[in-house]
Amino acid sequence: MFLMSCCYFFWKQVAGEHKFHPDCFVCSKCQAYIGDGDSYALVERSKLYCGPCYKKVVVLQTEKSSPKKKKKKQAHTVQLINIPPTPEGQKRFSLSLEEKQAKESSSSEDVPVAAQGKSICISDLETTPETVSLQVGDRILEVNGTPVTDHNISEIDRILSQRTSQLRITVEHGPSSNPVPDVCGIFSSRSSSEESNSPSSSNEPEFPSINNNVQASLSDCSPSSGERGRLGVFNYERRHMKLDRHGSAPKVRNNYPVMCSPTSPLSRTQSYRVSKNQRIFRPADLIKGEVLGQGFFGKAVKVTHRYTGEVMVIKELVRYSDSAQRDFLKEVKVLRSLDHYHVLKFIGVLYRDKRLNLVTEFVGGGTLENIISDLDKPFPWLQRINAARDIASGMSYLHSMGIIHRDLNSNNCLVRDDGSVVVADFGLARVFIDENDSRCPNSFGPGRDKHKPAGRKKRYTMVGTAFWMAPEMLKGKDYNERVDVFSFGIVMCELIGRVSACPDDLPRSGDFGLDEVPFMAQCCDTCPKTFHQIMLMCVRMDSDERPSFDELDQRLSSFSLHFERLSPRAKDLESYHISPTEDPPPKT
Ligand SMILES: Nc1ncnc2c1ncn2[C@@H]1O[C@H](COP(=O)(O)OP(=O)(O)OP(=O)(O)O)[C@@H](O)[C@H]1O
Repeated sequence: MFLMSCCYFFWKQVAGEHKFHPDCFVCSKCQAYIGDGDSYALVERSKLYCGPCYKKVVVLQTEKSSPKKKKKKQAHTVQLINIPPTPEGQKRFSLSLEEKQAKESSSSEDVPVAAQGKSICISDLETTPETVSLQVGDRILEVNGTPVTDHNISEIDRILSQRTSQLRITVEHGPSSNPVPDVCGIFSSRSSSEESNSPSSSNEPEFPSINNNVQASLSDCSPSSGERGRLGVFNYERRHMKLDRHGSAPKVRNNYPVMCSPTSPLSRTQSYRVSKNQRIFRPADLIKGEVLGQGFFGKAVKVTHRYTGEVMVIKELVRYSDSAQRDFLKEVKVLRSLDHYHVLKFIGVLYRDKRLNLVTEFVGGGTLENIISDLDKPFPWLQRINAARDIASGMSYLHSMGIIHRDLNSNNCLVRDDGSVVVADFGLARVFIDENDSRCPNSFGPGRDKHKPAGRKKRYTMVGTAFWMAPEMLKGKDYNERVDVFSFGIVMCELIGRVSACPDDLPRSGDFGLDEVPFMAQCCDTCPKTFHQIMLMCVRMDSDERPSFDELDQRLSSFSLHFERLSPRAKDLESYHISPTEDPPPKT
């Protein structure tokens, strides 16, 4: 009873035999989410319309284009039709059993239709405004959300005769024997505009002005122009990209509807498996709590499940634009496929006012940036090393899944109450699988070889938060997943120096790298040597020389163990603010 009242459903929307992720159950015309019980039509197994758009786009257009010849060739359509009750409770159509395939089978009115290899079809129809979408010959798939296959024709006839309440019937018109194609957005092909390797064929001019600004600032601020020049790069960007001190607003977002590579080897069944834990919540299930924070496009709100008491977070869009909507959907799609302790856990989705909201785990300890900047609270080295290790572990998993985060920063790393850190915010993430790249095997998932070299660099869009962006991305060059390693290096700098990533606090070079000498002098006096050496590897200008996250995870894990076991001396030194010039000596 308790469980029943929790009232959530598992992950999918079904149109006939076609299964969709709930967030893909969107009208291709008006982009509205089609909720449970809303009328819809799936035309030729690929184009999904809400009821009103189907009428406008398909029915009226067909009538306009061929008013005389009523129907030439019937398009395959699966349609959910809501038929209002009739005052007199009259039935407007009658049913018959028809062979599904041309084969002999015994027929009995009392045997379920599936057992007979037959389907229930409309054999006679009185056309009224309510039944205008029905045709003689339509196969009935569901009545009031229940598949007809397990019932016999007289049961279905009885339900359809009860016309004093609204009827919801799902019907199929047109040929039924075609194979079921992949209809869900996550598997559909997409424009390859973002992936071109050749600059000339690239469709990049998404942010020409920003790219130009960066180029201009580069020429203004040669490395030799010293301190003024170094800050000039970022001041320039701050003016033009509206950077704030915390780098929270200056997101650069692309406009491409990207998620899966067209070559993605995911099969529908795989996707169902990874998605089966997606829950769909109703607004009434969740009690809203405090607003945890608001980014440029989205707002995160703490919620409690009315019946289970689970505390979760809903993320909703506050600014609507096509690209924000696409980024948001992408975040849902990316998160849904992930499962790792150091990656924000996706729980499900919530529909409200035809809009999709993301439901995730609640991470109680705030952002890593909050902890770094709260100088009143101690932040022991072991905790900082473990924070870096956790991020490297989550990022190693993401890269093994073929995902570049592209917006890794200390605001997007959340800290649990037990001090562990999770990587969040996948609105700008993208998939970098490439089947033509021999170093990048055509497998998408945990089986991928984590030890392989970096993926081939490609001309992607410049996105992310500027202070953490890799130099190659800021310069508009081709890049690969190692841009995330540079961002991680900047997060390590923040951890080491307990400084913000703003160039006023974190010395940067004119070519968007780290200005190592002043940074080491200002910020590294008590830092364990191994820790800052790892950081230096991450911020190398040449992305090929940066380590992979897998390597970073291993190094940081063993360094954390080493530090924990052998560091009483280091801990003592730290409490007296004396620099442990070397890492703790190995135990003998
Ligand atoms: N799952 C969560 N648990 C706890 N706090 C969260 C969670 N998700 C987000 N927050 C808090 O809400 C704030 C806003 O998050 P949100 O993801 O909406 O925006 P953002 O990442 O800051 O910016 P943008 O939407 O522009 O990427 C975060 O900085 C964080 O403090």
